[in-house]
Amino acid sequence: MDPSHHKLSFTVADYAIFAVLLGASLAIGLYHALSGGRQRTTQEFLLADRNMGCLPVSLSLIASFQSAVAIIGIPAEIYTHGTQYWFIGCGYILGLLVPAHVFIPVLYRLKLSSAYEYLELRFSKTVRICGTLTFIFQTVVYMGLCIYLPAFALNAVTGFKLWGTVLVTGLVCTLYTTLGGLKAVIWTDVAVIAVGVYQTGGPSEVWRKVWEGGRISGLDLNPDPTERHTFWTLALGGVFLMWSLYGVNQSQVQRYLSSRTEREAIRSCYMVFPSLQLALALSCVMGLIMFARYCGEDHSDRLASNKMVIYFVMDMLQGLPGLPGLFVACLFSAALSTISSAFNSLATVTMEDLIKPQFPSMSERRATLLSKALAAFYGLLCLAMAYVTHLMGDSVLQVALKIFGMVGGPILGLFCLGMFFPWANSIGALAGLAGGLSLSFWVGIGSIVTRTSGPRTLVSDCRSGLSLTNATISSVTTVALRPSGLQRFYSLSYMWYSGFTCFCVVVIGLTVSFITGAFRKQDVAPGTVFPLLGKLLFFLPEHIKQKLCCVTPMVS
Ligand SMILES: CC(C)(CO)[C@@H](O)C(=O)NCCC(=O)O
Ligand code: NA
Repeated sequence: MDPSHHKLSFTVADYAIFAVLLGASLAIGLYHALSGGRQRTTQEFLLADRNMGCLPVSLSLIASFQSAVAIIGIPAEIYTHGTQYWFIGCGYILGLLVPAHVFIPVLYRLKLSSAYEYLELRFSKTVRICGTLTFIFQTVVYMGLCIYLPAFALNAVTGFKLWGTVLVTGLVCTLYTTLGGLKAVIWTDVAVIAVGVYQTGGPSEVWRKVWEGGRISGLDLNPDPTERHTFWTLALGGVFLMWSLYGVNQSQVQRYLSSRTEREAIRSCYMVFPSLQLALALSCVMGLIMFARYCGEDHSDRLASNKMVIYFVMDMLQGLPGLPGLFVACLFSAALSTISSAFNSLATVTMEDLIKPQFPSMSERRATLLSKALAAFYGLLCLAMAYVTHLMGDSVLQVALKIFGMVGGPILGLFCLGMFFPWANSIGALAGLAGGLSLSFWVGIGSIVTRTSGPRTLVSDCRSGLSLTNATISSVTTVALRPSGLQRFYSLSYMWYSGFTCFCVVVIGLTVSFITGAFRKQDVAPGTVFPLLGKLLFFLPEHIKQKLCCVTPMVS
């Protein structure tokens, strides 16, 4: 029998475990919603209760951007293209150090209630509203992907109707408010890896197959920014991606602000590092073992439809009733923790940045009612987005990274412009944001239309793997060898989207600020500028630094 036509199925034990875990999540969510949820979106919750320790904060920081997308997407990426993606782990270093020592001190000391309040303090109300709307757009599109993927997995293994499951996921998510399942993810991953290694014939056999199959990537130092994944795109481009996610994204900033002290907030950011590395390493190893286990078999149809990892897990765990159910429950809980923090931040920014400034005297009861209506509204909006991402049909990891870069990059640029350049003014910020968003949509939509950085499907054949990989690469490079002008612009690696658009926002913002009459130092609200230039130009005499407006005291 052709092994690639195994039937995926749940046993009774799987259904039971899945139901119990989802039920427990739901119960915890309901409990929190009924007992303490009323304060959740109000000013009091964020300002008076700044009382969180660093362990729960760091756990929820990790959970925010680890969803089913990472669990399913990263092993599939390694299986197809080799271990190059692992180098994004190098980007985690600066990607977390700078948020910890630059973004957190500025934002924490200003005693904000949302990240976008910063934009009003530094620039103006209009910049704040534009920043908030951009964030809402990013989050709603990303949520579409997060809701869709676990439902898609459950559909693949149980045959439950896809859109019914998407709907149920969406509904459960609006109730579920705690993170869960991180430990369970790790343990099921370990089980999958152990069975996979055993079935392939031991670690040395796994190594031989992935080596001969060309899946152990060397350090690719090609400086070409249109190469999808190289050391530079991942380790440097990844830094900007991390800044936009861990430095200025509302989900994370909300957690930093809820910390007891600034030190605790910084410590929790540090604690994210080893966990992210562990998650990345586990996913990479899983991708390699998946390759070794299936080399010689053609799974390209499954790969193209994002089903490969689910199939692999089910295949490895089928003799262990209950574990497949646990894995799918993990996918759900990983997604739910992401979705709940996104919904929470959507509700917060809508109340704090859009509604309350317009209606400052709204009663608490009214505000609570309104935030519930908002949750329902966003729930429906995200379901609609689930349909859009379903239509994109790309690798899910790629879709997520593109969204983070295209929309998160300009927001990061706005914060960098305000924090590092005292001369930037409000008109410059608006022009920069508009310019950055236009450029990122231009390159993003251009790349989707011309399909330059789309997935290249490889056949997993361990013997001819190397030559196949080379053949595919050379055929791709002949197509993309001399892309002229715009074509070359469209084929910019999506790993550079964050850095590129952030840079554009800063350049456009500064240019327009200088044309329209830059802010003078005394116009800038105290504590909103990080004295970066002062620190970088430490060798200049004090009075020149003063003249350059580099020294703006931070609030202590
Ligand atoms: C965002 C990073 C790079 C780091 O947190 C990684 O976790 C990732 O690729 N996440 C994909 C998005 C998701 O899991 O929803
Ligand atoms: Na998550």
